[in-house]
Amino acid sequence: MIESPIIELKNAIIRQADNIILTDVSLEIEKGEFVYIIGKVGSGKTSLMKTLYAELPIKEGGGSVAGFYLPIIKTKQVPFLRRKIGIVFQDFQLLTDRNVHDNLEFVLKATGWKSKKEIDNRIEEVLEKVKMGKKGYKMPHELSGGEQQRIVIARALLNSPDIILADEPTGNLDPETSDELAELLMDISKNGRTIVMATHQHDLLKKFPARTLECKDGKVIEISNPKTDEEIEIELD
Ligand SMILES: Nc1ncnc2c1ncn2[C@@H]1O[C@H](COP(=O)(O)OP(=O)(O)OP(=O)(O)O)[C@@H](O)[C@H]1O
Repeated sequence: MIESPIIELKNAIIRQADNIILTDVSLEIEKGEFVYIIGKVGSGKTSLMKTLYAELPIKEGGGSVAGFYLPIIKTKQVPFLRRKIGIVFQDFQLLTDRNVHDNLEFVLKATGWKSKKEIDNRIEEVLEKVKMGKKGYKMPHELSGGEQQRIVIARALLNSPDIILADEPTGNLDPETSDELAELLMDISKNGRTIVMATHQHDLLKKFPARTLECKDGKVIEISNPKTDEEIEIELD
């Protein structure tokens, strides 16, 4: 059976308010792929990601994500699309007034989980997956930045999404912690999840090569697995 791409945009125009940010965006991402999105500040990386989870509408062109056709998606369908997507964005941080376990429980209850035992089991599973199995009782401020991001990734995994969208997940972290997180996301993609990760940290592309798309001059262009600093710099010029 031929599976269609889990993410597909066709000649889409992406706008913020009335401003055109990206035009003629055509891309296909298959199930289980790991894809970087790079580009200068303000080039449209976040706008592209927001389009994929229907935060920004597609009014011109086509596009579908996890079987939802974006140009005609109805407001009431959006939560169903979002259940297929785990979001790791800097403006979706942990709730500071409760511990890690309760942060995760909050999301599960909000998405319809009822059984205390199933909730606790699922929380344990996702914490194990991000190697934070023993940190459920910690308050967010008791964790390092890297540990907090692991919890944010655990939270994104709770409802077993097909896709994870990660916008600058390593933004404020030291290089070693950034590497660990990028590796964790790559591992997660090996289990069949699709990961789209926007990053400024071009050293990650070299250490963990993967398909790379660049937002540049109002377009999204494909860069083929750049591996050396020179290749990355040349392609970014
Ligand atoms: N809510 C908004 N209303 C109007 N314009 C916006 C809005 N959000 C972003 N923009 C503009 O859209 C353009 C692209 O922004 P976007 O955040 O997608 O870029 P980016 O590549 O993610 O940048 P960064 O690397 O800084 O995160 C910028 O020019 C920005 O000023």
